[in-house]
Amino acid sequence: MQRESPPKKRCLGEASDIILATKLFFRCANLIIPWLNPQELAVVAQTCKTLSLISKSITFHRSLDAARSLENLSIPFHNSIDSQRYAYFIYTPFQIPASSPPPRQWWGAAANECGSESRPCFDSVSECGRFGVSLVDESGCECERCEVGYCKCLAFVGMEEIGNECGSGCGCGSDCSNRVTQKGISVSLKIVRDEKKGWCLYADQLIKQGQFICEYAGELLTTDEARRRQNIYDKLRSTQSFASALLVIREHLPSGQACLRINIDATRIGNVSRFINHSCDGGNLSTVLLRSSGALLPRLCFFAARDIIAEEELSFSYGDVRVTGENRDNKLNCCCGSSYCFGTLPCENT
Ligand SMILES: C[S@@+](CC[C@H](N)C(=O)[O-])C[C@H]1O[C@@H](n2cnc3c(N)ncnc32)[C@H](O)[C@@H]1O
Repeated sequence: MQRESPPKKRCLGEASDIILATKLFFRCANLIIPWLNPQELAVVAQTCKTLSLISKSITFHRSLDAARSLENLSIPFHNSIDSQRYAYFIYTPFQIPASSPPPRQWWGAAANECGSESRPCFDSVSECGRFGVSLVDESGCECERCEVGYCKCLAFVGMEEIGNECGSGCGCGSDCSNRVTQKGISVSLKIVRDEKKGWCLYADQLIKQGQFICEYAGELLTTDEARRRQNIYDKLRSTQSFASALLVIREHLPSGQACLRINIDATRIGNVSRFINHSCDGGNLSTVLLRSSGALLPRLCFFAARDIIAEEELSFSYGDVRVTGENRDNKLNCCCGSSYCFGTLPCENT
């Protein structure tokens, strides 16, 4: 009888084991590290040289696209004044319901394609940002061809100042020309750091008057929650440099009475419109409230108010109310640079 030779003992130090272990280490690191926020990333980077290198690479990739491949074009950060490479927030291309605590989002590794092996695609904001709000109503049209910016079937009595787009309630398809703002950002933009204003959104190409730029996407809040968050943001701002992006939109009836109030907070979850700064002369953007059929709430959309050249900062007016009396400590200096500059930023009286 032939004796079987005992299996050869494998030594852990063998080159193939080391290669395998290294590959596994990199794979795990690449799966986990893109989910970390900057503070966590900084802690991980201090643990060893390899993780420090991976963290640097993540930081580099984050600075290349604030939109995490969720828009048609990359929107990079540019900073030539200090060491901050990017601003951290969760990206959503659309309005979403308030989220507590904010979800995590995969951001910053090279294979950034949604649905790739390292980045599974789930239908939620924490993954691919596809979670839009569409509180459904019954309206819609049966048109097959609609006019750009307005479909005659979608007029709301008493709210004629709100623009209308076709939507899920309509008979026309997604290629309908009356869905200009539903196809994502299609102009080249970049986010540039300024010493006084922080991050600013810039045009990176010529944008023609009337072209759609982006919508103000963020968390939709109740008025109570908006007031609670505004208090927190005011306190944070008094102790550290902190930029909030909570916008309150009031739509008025012809009588002057407010009839609709929408609170959108893009501070923790939002899109690139959270980087649009205020200008006292009204800036170069016009804002339009747009309702698409099938969605109960309108969306605030930005269009070019005139031709905007590449390298021009995008701005709009945050409002007319300025801090007075006992709240003066809370005022923020305005650095818009326009000849009409009021000296302080408008405030939101939530
Ligand atoms: C919606 S954020 C705009 C992006 C912001 N610059 C950032 O770094 O994230 C609003 C904040 O930007 C700053 N900001 C906006 N417009 C400004 C202006 N004209 N002058 C100075 N700071 C401005 C203020 O800190 C304000 O609270």
